[in-house]
Amino acid sequence: MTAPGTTPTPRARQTVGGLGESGILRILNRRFATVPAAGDWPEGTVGPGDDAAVVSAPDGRFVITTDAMAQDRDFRLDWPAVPRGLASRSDGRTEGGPDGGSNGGRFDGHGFAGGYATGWKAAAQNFSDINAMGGEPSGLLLALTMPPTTPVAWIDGLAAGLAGAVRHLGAARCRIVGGDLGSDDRITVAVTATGDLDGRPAVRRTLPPAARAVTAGADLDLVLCGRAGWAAAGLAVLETPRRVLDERLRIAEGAEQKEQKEQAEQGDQLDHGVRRLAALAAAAQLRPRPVLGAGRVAAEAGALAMMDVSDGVLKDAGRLATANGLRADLDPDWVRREASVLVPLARALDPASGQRTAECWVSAGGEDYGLLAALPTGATVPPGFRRIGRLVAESGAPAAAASVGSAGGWDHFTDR
Ligand SMILES: Nc1ncnc2c1ncn2[C@@H]1O[C@H](COP(=O)(O)OP(=O)(O)O)[C@@H](O)[C@H]1O
Ligand SMILES: Cc1ncc(C[n+]2csc(CCOP(=O)(O)OP(=O)(O)O)c2C)c(N)n1
Ligand SMILES: [Mg+2]
Repeated sequence: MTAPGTTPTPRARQTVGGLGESGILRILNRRFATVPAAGDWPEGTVGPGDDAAVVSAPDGRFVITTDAMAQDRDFRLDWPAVPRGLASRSDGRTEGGPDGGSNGGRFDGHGFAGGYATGWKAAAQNFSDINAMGGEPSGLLLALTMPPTTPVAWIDGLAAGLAGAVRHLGAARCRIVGGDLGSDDRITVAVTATGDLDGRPAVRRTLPPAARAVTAGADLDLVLCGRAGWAAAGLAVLETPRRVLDERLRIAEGAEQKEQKEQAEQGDQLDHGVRRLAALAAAAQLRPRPVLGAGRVAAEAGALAMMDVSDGVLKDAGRLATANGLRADLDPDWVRREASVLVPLARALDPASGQRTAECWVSAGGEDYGLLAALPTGATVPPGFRRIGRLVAESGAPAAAASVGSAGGWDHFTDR
């Protein structure tokens, strides 16, 4: 409220401290009302606004998962590569286009950061875990702590990003059912999501006992849905100081134009300019796109075990293997092929070891939220998946593939 005779704070400079909890909730709920399932609360269920929500569990069980994101650990308010000012511009209008806010590949900072990206990612990574069990998202809760100095535009963007991910990732049955607000020195965004299995068994990390009896420790095919390495490449782009990034991209573009001229003379075409690659990679980090529905497709195609890739393909494939007493061998050709499109960007950022950097992004980079599944050897690969390696008996000779990239992958407590 503005006292008589004082000038109201311009919207761009308003902070949540001036709004109070009810004002903040009004802003959040306005955005959450844009989720398609929001208007549809079946008889006997209760939506946001009461002490707790009441939801239905159509088949008597539901999937539930949670993920917390902390400021400067999982996201930034101002990424170095995004010009100051634009990073906190997060009204959702510029960022929430039907394609998830891509600006057509131009890397000028517009529409890439701010609250929208954080909201989108918080929803996407939870949906990915639901997907990895073979489920479909049904509900979402948001627990948000932040300093009173947080711009109102940032939380409006956050809420728009959550709602945007629900809409654009195709979580058509998902309602935002409530949450909690708290104050702290830095922002933490904790999202909990629920999902439905529609009567199907969940696909777990471990093979079901019946499948174990049949496969009896035999090798399995390892398949992946979605890309690998792009979010890690995007993190490298976003974490590079703006001026350094511009300079490196400019140098790489100079070399590219020379090459293009030569190739044009030979009638060849270059498909990706390095600046466009940088923009696509940044978008992959800020707007990850788990393929919702792929988990169900894999389940119905007979996937024996499944998990999503949050911490890196090598690390997560290793977890899938270990859970079944097996070892993961990635196909080195797959890593090379997957890395090849990222090599020009890796070379621009790190001229000395572009190839190796790109292969590290692919094998050890997290946050692309692809789906890994184990299938009986030679089984038909489900639509949207491709074979990227094998799960083999621990005692087998290690393939060259096991040494691809760093054995690393993300760890919240050692990667700092
Ligand atoms: N603080 C915690 N308390 C209890 N269980 C936890 C906690 N943190 C993680 N877990 C469990 O450990 C497993 C792995 O966690 P995490 O790596 O965060 O999973 P994901 O990568 O699928 O999000 C999950 O089953 C998760 O529920
Ligand atoms: C500022 C910043 N630093 C580092 C990272 C990289 N990073 C943060 S979390 C993560 C891995 C995924 O972790 P999490 O979301 O906790 O997935 P979980 O394993 O819990 O599903 C990575 C690679 C980032 N996104 N932002
Ligand atoms: Mg997971």
